Amino acid sequence: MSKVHNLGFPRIGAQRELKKALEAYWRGDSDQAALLAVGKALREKHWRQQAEAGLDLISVGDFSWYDHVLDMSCLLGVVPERFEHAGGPVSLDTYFRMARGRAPSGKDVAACELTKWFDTNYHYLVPELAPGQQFVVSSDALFDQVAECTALGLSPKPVLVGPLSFLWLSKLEGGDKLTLLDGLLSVYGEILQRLQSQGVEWVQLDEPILATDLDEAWQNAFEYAYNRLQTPGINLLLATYFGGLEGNLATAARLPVAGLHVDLVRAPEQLVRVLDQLPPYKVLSAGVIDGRNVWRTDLQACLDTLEPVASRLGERLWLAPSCSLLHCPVDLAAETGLDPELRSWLSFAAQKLNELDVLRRALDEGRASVASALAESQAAVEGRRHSARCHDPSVRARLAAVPQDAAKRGVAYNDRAVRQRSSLSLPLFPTTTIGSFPQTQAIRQARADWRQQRISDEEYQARMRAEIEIAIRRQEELGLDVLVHGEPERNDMVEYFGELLEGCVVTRNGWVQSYGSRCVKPPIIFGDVNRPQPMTVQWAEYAQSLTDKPVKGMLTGPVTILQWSFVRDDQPREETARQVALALRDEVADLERVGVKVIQIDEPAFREGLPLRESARAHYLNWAVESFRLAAAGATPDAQVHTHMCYSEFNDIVEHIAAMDADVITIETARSAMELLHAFVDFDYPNEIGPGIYDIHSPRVPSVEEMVERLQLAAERVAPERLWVNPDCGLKTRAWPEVEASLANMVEAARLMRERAVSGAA
Ligand SMILES: Nc1nc2c(c(=O)[nH]1)N[C@@H](CNc1ccc(C(=O)N[C@@H](CCC(=O)N[C@@H](CCC(=O)N[C@@H](CCC(=O)O)C(=O)O)C(=O)O)C(=O)O)cc1)CN2
Ligand code: MET
Ligand SMILES: [Zn+2]
Repeated sequence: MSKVHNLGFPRIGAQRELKKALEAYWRGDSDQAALLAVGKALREKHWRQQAEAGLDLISVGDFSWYDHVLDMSCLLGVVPERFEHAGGPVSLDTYFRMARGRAPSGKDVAACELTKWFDTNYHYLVPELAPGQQFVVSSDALFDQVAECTALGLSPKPVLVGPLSFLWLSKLEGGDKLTLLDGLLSVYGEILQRLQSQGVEWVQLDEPILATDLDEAWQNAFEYAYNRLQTPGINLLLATYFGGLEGNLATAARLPVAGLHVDLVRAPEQLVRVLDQLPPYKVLSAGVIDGRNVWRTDLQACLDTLEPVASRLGERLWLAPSCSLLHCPVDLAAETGLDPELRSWLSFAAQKLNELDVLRRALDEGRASVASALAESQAAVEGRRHSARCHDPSVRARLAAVPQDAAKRGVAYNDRAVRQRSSLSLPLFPTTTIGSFPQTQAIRQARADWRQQRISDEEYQARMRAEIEIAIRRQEELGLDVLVHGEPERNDMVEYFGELLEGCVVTRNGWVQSYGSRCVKPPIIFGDVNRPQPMTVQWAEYAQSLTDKPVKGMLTGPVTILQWSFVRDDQPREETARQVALALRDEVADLERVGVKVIQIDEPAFREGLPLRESARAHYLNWAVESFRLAAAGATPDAQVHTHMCYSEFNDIVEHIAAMDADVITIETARSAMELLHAFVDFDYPNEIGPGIYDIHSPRVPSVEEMVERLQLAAERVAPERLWVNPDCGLKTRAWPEVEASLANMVEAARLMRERAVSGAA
């Protein structure tokens, strides 16, 4: 009897119950009691659902009000001073102020920094450590939830971010984070003891950094830490995921823990070496069900791998998904609108638990005991492999025939810049925005009504056009130089394209948490990608018809579409990226044809796609740059191509960003006080650049003075002729009053800069 378990379950709820409850609480439309009740009900529902699916151990601690790393910070007492936490348990509103800068009670304050969780579209709040940081248990949430789970008659397995990954993900101004390890371990020790006294037997410590390149100091720290963490009565399960252990394998294998979880989806080849090095007392948790994708598992192939392992390890073999199911939609049962064939190929979080159960039964009782489930899995896998809908010979033929120079603009940047400057007649320090304007309730309602067929196509079109006209008029009044149509027609910058491209399908309810209460519905790219008709042209053309100012066409780039979708696993990702790129290339050509002279191709997920391992990076960067260029390079020299990136550390990839050869890049910089710009300056970034000077993640209206100050800083480092003035990112999550006030200040800041430039020259 091997055990099955789960590394974590989606917390948002099948109907996004948590999102709705959180937003109602933040708005002041409900109280804490109501919010707490929703959380409790969701936890119970998810625990029972997992127990019913046959899981032996139930993860506790995977639920979170906002983010599980923030939960860890509160558990460990890592609350920066500005939140004025007086000691004792961190209150819910302090927690929300750390997350969002604002809560129903307590004063507004700058939120903690939000950043990408490894190579996912999930964002965590960066723990802020102070020099000499003290750690002290400051939350009862985990212990309360363990008690809650036990009271239901279930066996809780608490899940925590491990001490080394916690430290690694934190930031500490000046100083070596590892010097804080001792203090941190004392508190982890206390937590483990408390859990032990609650009757807990297994605790999962997540150490995803073991799937990255670690230097000797960090490897040694693992040895030291896990020796210190030994707690009588507690079995530690060390969980690694998002990749193979590679150079960290020896370290991980010999740590004094009772079990090791490895990702056999991302790194199946590591199994042999892991088995070789696993000490005879240790449990191996085999992560065989893909926690990062939605395809139904090839259970027979899985069993081919697992059967020999099971006969070798017996009860020491456990089965699990590769990583937490946080990154998967909750339940396929809700997808009643999907084509049945396609649907048979898929498996969401709830279905993945069933797959685990089938595998366990096959191992325990033989394949014959689950013959029909195995046959179904086989049929789905075979069906997808051979389905005509996944293979479009014309797409393949076109890609094969793409000429060598298709990914290169005909004219070099310096010459393009001269031509564009004259054809667009832009001032010094041109102002623009990143694309989206507020997605108001009216816009969302119109879209919901249209989907439910409560309003006609014509009515929906008319309403979106009205929104575009409002956006254009407001931008003209504000005096912006390059306008946007505002993206009212887009539910999301990726899902929108997923709906229009062939080879992709979107779900009705396949929500995945991106950060806090914000969710996305990643499209599913199942086959060869093709653009049956223009996707954005009518909106851009309409917007341009309303004004003499240039309107910037708005596309999402190939890397971002790939990164924020569930991607077919039967061909290399880069091949799919190239197909998407060709579809976008046609869109660029069509936009130019209707008179759009500025085209932005967003690549906010360019950095996110960078492999966790150094050894895989060059290959990725090569095809990622190439596919962007394939999308963009069909533009004539007079057309100005922009790109936009946000939420990223650019330092290590500026050279490759430059190789994308966009005429203009706009980047997020406001939250990090223009730090990011340094990467571009140090590298001597050759083309135009718009460092975001207005932090769109906060409702605060930035003053003219602070924006001038930021521009001044930028102008000292980048030639003024190459500088643009813009916010950090799109404005879809903001409200119009603050947007208008902020943009008015931004335009005024640009005007002052021009004035200074003129008087400076005189
Ligand atoms: N895919 C993606 N990833 C990204 C980003 C992004 O923009 N897209 N930005 C960065 C930050 N991440 C973000 C992720 C989501 C949202 C976001 O605003 N999401 C919206 C959902 C957007 C959406 O799909 N909206 C749909 C459906 C909206 C909806 O909930 N409709 C109601 C009905 C209408 C209503 O009453 O509002 C319903 O279905 O119940 C639409 O507009 O059509 C949300 O969670 O609230 C923002 C940033 C990084 N990753
Ligand atoms: C996450 S990047 C967003 C870019 C998009 N054009 C917008 O303005 O919303
Ligand atoms: Zn952005």
